[in-house]
Amino acid sequence: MPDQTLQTETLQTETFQTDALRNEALENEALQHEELRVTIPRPDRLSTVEEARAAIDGIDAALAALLERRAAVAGVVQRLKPVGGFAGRCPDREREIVAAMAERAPTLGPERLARIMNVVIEAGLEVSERDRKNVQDGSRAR
Ligand SMILES: C=C(O[C@@H]1C=C(C(=O)O)C=C[C@H]1O)C(=O)O
Repeated sequence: MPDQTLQTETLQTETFQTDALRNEALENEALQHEELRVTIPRPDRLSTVEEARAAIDGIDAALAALLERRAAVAGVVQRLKPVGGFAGRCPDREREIVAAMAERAPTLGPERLARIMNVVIEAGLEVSERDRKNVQDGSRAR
């Protein structure tokens, strides 16, 4: 039955096309994102100061990488917003961030998280203002 053969071939081609598109999408995704894998020790499995300190060192290494990336991403927002830097500070957005984080970190709670995130956000704004000034000074010197 030639018709059925044709149909089958067509279907197969479509499947290959879909796979190719899916692979392309995955490759694009991989180019756009990086992955950070963190092994988080369970506190109840730690029984010595050395072990607990080693666990803290591992967590801090991940935190540092995340803070560094967060500052860079927040810097992108500063460049894209009509008013960036400290002048464009957005308390509503900051409250949303803290509320979302408080759901994941209930032991710390919203009040402590607000203090932590205030420092994190201000550090990011400082870095982006410094970078903006450096770019401006560079283009003025040319
Ligand atoms: C990044 C932004 O700019 C500022 C920095 C924020 C941050 O570091 O998360 C949040 C709100 C703004 O005060 C933003 O408006 O989203």
